[in-house]
Amino acid sequence: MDKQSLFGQIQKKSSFLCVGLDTDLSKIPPHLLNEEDPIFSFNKQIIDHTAEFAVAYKPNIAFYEAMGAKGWESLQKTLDYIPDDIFTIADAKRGDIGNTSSLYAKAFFEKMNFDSITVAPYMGRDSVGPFLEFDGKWVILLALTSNEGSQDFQVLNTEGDKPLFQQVIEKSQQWGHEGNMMYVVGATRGEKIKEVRALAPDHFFLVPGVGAQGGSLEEVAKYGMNDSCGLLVNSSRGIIYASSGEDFGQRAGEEAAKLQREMARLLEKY
Ligand SMILES: O=c1ccn([C@@H]2O[C@H](COP(=O)(O)O)[C@@H](O)[C@H]2O)c(=O)[nH]1
Repeated sequence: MDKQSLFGQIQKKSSFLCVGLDTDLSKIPPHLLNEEDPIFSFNKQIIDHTAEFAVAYKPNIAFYEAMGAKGWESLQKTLDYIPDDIFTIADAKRGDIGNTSSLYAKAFFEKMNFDSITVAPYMGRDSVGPFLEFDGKWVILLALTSNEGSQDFQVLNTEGDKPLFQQVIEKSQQWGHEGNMMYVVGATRGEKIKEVRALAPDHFFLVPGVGAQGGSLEEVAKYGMNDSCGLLVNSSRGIIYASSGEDFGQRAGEEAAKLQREMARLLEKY
């Protein structure tokens, strides 16, 4: 999906919501455990109830890998079930020496057909480059993450007194562009989003950290929105585990609708 089509979906749905499919067998409603593929049954209902409010889905690959071969099967079924006009993100946080990165890219882009993948920038240009060789696919590079540990390295000053996240954003713009690269910026970083936006005015940001991690959607929009919206805001647990009862799909839909209404207001405001 290209940038214009993504923005088109955002306008059509008045939403920049990404629903995180962090599907954990120990958290899904017990009545699903008797089904043949409980993970897929759960995801299917979540997608059925949230698709009208979402412009992206982000399965976190760890939750599927942890289930072995069966988990990969559930993941593929989930991906195939997501409507074609909704952007898909493999939250895999990959990156390795070039020939290995090429195979990660092949796995997620060719075999599985995700639109995008999250990539860790730590190993540099030749670890990111192979993901950028796939037409129509996106790299979502970790820049300033939502977790506490983001303070350990990402904000430390490097050459020219620039924090590491700034180096990542500046340097990576020599490798990719606003049509094939996004950045992960945590919602928990508040005003920092303004700094990141100044470094990448036209890029999309994937913003995790609202909902369970307590980030402010209003601040994200205030500091991060650009002319093409420029934001995909993710919520995983806050939506998919809104209920552990038989009404989980419906409750997830209600939480997604609540966020979408707020996003529609923010799209008007900023
Ligand atoms: O900086 C980051 C990068 C990725 N994540 C991922 O996003 C979701 C957040 O889940 P919630 O339940 O909405 O907190 C999860 O998959 C993380 O691995 C992030 O949180 N922060």
